[in-house]
Amino acid sequence: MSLSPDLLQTIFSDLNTQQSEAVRHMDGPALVLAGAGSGKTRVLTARVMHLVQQGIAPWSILAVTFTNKAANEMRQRIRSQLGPAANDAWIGTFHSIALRILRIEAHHLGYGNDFVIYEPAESVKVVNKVIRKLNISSDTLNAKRALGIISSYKNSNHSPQDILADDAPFEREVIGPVYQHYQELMSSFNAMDFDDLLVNLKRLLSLDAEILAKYQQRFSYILVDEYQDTNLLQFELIYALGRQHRNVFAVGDDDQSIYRFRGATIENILNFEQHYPQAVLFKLEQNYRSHQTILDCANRIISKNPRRHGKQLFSDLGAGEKIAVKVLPSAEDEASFVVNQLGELMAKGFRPNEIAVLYRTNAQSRLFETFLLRSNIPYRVVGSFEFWKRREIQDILAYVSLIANPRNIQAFERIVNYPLRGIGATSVEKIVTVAMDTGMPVLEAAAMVEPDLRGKARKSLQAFLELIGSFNGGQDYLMGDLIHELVRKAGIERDIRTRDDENQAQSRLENIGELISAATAFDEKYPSEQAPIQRFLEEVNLGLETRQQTTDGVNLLTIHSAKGLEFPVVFLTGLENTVFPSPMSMGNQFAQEEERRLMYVAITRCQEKLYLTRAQSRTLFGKTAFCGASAFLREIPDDLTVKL
Ligand SMILES: Nc1ncnc2c1ncn2[C@@H]1O[C@H](COP(=O)(O)OP(=O)(O)OP(=O)(O)O)[C@@H](O)[C@H]1O
Ligand SMILES: [Mg+2]
Repeated sequence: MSLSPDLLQTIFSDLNTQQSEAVRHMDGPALVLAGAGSGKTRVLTARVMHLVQQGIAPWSILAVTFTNKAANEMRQRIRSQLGPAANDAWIGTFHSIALRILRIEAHHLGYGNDFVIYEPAESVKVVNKVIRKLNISSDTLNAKRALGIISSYKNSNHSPQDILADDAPFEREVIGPVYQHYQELMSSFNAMDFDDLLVNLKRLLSLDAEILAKYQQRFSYILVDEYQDTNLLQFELIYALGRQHRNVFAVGDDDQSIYRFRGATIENILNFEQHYPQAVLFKLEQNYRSHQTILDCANRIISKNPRRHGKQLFSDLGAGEKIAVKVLPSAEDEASFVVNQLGELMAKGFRPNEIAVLYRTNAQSRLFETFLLRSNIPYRVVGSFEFWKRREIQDILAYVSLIANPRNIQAFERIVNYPLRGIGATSVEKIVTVAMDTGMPVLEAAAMVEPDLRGKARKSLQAFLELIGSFNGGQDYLMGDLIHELVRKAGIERDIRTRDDENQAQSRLENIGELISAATAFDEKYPSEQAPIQRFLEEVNLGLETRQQTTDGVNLLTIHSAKGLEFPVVFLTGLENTVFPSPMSMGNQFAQEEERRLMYVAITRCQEKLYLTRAQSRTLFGKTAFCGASAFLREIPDDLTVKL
């Protein structure tokens, strides 16, 4: 391989001494434990280049990142220095690496190497089959919940056999058999779910000593970014693969562990030196991202967590500007304020994608989207759909559209069997055909077809038509009330609570709550509207249509999605006692510590200009409540901030 003679110089020219030492480290386990913005990801990338420069074959280097986006960026950087050789290095997420290996080896586990990967929706169908086969009543266990439980078992490395031998009767007699049959059925379909990729890789490595040896030999150097957010299974994979060469190089920050709810365990980083005896520990203390004032603020927040490795960050970038704090009367005012400020910053020359608006819950994006649309400022929602395009919102809007317009076939098709009520595709097709052929409204066509249906489908269709009819076209309803009642009567809330895993359900319900708040705000805005339901739908559609497609836009994102990223300007919003720290963390010390780490992650995304905002009242689920300042906001010393 011909490498540029300047490569060494290029690699080290912009690294400090501590960073260079970490990059130069060759053999033996090592941990880079350092705070946000200290160059951990940069060190990891530089080390891959350095290894290649030292003559290590790229195909024997395994670098694991947290997101595909991070993997692409890393590959890009390495390619810019090493050329196409970069393509041979194994750079990717745990899942993408596992997939790549299993495509070669899955036949050793009884799969075809051309196995398919099932989306959660497909897996649910398989679990449903199992539940029926085992004669388990839906009151005892439904498929989504079962799948959630199975997933957490997989990620904590528990096999079906473990659960079949569990002490607790529910686990032993219900979950265990479902888990076991599910795995058997999936395997007979030559299918894996997302978790199976990791589980099967682990199985492969523990079942077959030859294969284990092959990959242990192959991966002479293993590097892992964001090590603090690995779970038990991921830890064991790295441990198994790194066993022979023992060249495991992990970088992370115990203060940024924020995925505990997904099974990540901070113990992995805290116990690194026990897992890998003789590990060399590198600390990076200089932060290159943020001005000192921002760091002081971050240090102050995180210092209150017990059980830390403990580190102080300093920056050479100077004190920089003070942190701007703004208190607004309402959440609408907050969004309007942020968007105004954005406009001013852009007028001063900041590009939209240099700016991020962060919030604790996904539902908070709605107001920002509304005001950004109005101001014609391009934006993108990172790591999620735009508010109005989220599934639960689209489902409810389909109901509202059908209530308003009995001819809306598209809406009918979307929700006639949502939540699942046993109206099959054939029945729906029949109804739609009648509606199309005769030109009658689809709801009338449904009423006409109904007597032809049998059993459950007929009863369900009747109930569905009654439900839609009970809203009387939406007349005499305030929109907030209509949606509130609809969510309850249609069983949407119950469906979400029982089908989605706890965190996802929470987020969906928050989005629905936000929709109710939007509807309530609409009612207040148009108190004497004749046909509110039409007007409401028009406004919503307007929002959807005028949306500009853009790649350079202001970034809207939850704090979780912001991990590892940086922006010159950050607005950290919704700093209220009802929002952040999450009220759900109340009374749970571990959850509260995690909220604090989230706050630390949020602050440390910022390079130059940090704005902290809060509203004194916010409408949650259609009810306007007054809220006090977030405890985190109150902890920030006055001398770091300026009130706007
Ligand atoms: N020695 C250096 N000289 C100049 N800039 C640097 C240096 N080291 C890192 N940087 C820059 O500092 C910023 C933060 O680096 P990086 O993202 O690697 O930090 P990190 O420790 O991975 O942060 P996080 O904990 O948030 O993931 C980046 O813009 C990076 O390019
Ligand atoms: Mg990083």
